[in-house]
Amino acid sequence: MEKRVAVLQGDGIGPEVTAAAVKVLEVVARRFNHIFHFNYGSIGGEAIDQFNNPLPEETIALCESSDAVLLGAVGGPKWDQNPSELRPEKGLLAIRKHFDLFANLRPVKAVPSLLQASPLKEDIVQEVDMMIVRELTGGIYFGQPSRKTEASAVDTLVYTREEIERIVDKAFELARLRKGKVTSVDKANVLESSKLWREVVEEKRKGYPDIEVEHQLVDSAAMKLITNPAAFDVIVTENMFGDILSDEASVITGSLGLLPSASVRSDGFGLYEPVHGSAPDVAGKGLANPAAAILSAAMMLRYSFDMETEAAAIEEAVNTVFEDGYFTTDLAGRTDRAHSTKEWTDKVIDELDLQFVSNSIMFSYA
Ligand SMILES: NC(=O)c1ccc[n+]([C@@H]2O[C@H](COP(=O)([O-])OP(=O)(O)OC[C@H]3O[C@@H](n4cnc5c(N)ncnc54)[C@H](O)[C@@H]3O)[C@@H](O)[C@H]2O)c1
Ligand SMILES: CC(C)[C@H](C(=O)O)[C@@H](O)C(=O)O
Ligand SMILES: [Mg+2]
Repeated sequence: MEKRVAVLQGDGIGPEVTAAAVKVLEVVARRFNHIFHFNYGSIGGEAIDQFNNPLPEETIALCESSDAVLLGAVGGPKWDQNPSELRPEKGLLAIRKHFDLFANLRPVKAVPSLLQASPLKEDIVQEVDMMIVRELTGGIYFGQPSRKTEASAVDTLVYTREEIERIVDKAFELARLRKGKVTSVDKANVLESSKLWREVVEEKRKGYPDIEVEHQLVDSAAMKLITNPAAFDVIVTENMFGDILSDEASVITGSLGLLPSASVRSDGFGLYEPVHGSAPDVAGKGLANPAAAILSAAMMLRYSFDMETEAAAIEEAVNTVFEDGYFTTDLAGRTDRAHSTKEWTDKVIDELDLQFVSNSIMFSYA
């Protein structure tokens, strides 16, 4: 297959981790006889520096002419004092909104060889396998009015029934392919938007009688995510709760540098981005863990290109590299055992090559 991938590296560790993901995708293309065209565009702080715009028209046009988008991360101290419209994060929000990428899928799965990297006890972590389904184009991130004066500031949390319906449907559909349970997280004891959210979940569940449904208030959900994370299958929640809970959930696996995500709509087009940010504290030092970006690339193959075998090959290679004891600093601690971003990526590539060799041997014996 021939596919066009827009690569938006962004800021901080964005260029380092997307370079790793592109390298891995190039190996997959070679091994599985695909052609991936990588075309680069600007977003975030570097786009502000070049174009005075965190999401230039050229970038939108590039993404529109692509089959999927691979994104690194945006933001950094250099732009923190900018006015709202000239913040790197505005570019990220704008691209999600422009392409109507309403469903952000954030899988959180324990890696057997990394159980010790979690601050939680092994028996709490080992069975964890959940999918956080975060609504991504509505809620308090986008509601109007949103403004600040010296004396006061306002943000608006608004959801339409339709916006809730489509994300809840997405969660139910995903639960059918998984363990068959949906936990809807809200703050229905206080917020009107959450009351509507809960009503919609109650209506929608009638169409999915095979799925177990529970409602959980966000404060206690945050607690249960740590005390009994294995009890969750699919979590569906609004934009800001999903943002916060997914960073919290990364602690279960051992590092934020492990969590990939897919931001998708209904037609297969998607933007694939690690859950983490631009990590200015480690940028440019070869310390970034590229796993989240590489696993986001695997999600791109699965969800946008329908390449399940290729996606699984990447995931298997990543797991094997961990099993073989290769870690980046965030997982290994600042010790001599830690590998740089490039060394670790090269291990994943070696592993993909090995998989291919052993598969060819198997085929030639068959
Ligand atoms: N999707 C995005 O582009 C995105 C997401 C979150 C934050 N941000 C932006 O990133 C900037 C920094 O935000 P922050 O520090 O709160 O969050 P962050 O996710 O960038 O970093 C949090 C901590 O995790 C570490 N970390 C994150 N990813 C890592 C990786 N792959 N390998 C090793 N360590 C990693 C960092 O070093 C840091 O200590 C801000 O400007 C923020 O707005 C962007
Ligand atoms: C950078 C920021 C706008 C973004 C968000 O809040 O959505 C990030 O935290 C994320 O999780 O993708
Ligand atoms: Mg976040």
